[in-house]
Amino acid sequence: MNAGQTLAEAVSAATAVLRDAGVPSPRVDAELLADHLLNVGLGRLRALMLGDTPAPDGYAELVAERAGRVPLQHITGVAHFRYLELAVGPGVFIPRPETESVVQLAIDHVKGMQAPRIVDLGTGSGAIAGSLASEVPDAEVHAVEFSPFAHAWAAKNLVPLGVDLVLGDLRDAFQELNGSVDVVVSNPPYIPAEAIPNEPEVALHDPPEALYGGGADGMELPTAAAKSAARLLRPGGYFVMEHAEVQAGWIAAMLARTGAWTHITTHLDLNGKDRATSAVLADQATRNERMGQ
Ligand SMILES: C[S@@+](CC[C@H](N)C(=O)[O-])C[C@H]1O[C@@H](n2cnc3c(N)ncnc32)[C@H](O)[C@@H]1O
Repeated sequence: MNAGQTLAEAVSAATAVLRDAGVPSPRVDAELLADHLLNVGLGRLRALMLGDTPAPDGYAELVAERAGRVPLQHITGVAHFRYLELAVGPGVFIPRPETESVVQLAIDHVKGMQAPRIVDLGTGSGAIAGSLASEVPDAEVHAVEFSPFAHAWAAKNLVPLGVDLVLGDLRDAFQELNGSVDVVVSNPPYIPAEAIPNEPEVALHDPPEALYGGGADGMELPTAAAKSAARLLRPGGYFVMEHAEVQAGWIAAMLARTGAWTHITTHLDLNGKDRATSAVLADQATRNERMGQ
């Protein structure tokens, strides 16, 4: 990338730099960084590349940052999730495409419900809670986040959408809602302690408290989220949680062991992997019967 290059030349050179740095989608990232400076949209950007539009000032600096494996979303300051453009940056987990399918399960479940009450445990940037607040008419959405840094990003994204956001622990949040919630959704930290992610964007830039679920198998926080869901939901209420593929069997068994759940179902993500589990809270009589009371 040199001064005086056209946009097309600069984007080609940037693609090569990012490819050499091991960035997984070098061409798209090179285009998105250029669009971050020009703000014309990818369609128009590609049209401009057919002419002799000059490369924008500051492009080389952004490409160098990305080549250092700083996440694209930290450079542009936004993450796209379903219909939302979320403010993100250091200190908050970048929402992932697979979580969009988890949100869809919750949306499908509340179809036709009047003003469903929904709780998101471990909201991070607010991706799940924000999507539900904006896509489900009349939903009453509550979200909890433990990290003050992530909470600050969530506040930017969720307060304008009318979500009730609290700084707290998913283990004991929202006591005032106990037994009254229609849907609990969670994408808790679930990575096993020893499984350090390979990608530098994740290992160096996603906050550790968003990744590691606790315990050698990463199951402590998923188990705590399920326990809170059983506390918060009304009988017949719906719980859906994202997890690692390897945890699908453990999570189904953990839910079954409590005797609190029916309709325990594992769901595939877009890549055909077992990445979410849902369950319905049994009524009290069924729970008593199962627990031998
Ligand atoms: C995997 S991230 C998911 C964030 C967001 N829900 C999403 O899907 O993009 C898990 C989030 O849970 C938060 N967290 C970790 N432990 C928590 C706890 N005990 N109570 C509440 N939130 C917690 C982390 O800070 C992080 O923001």
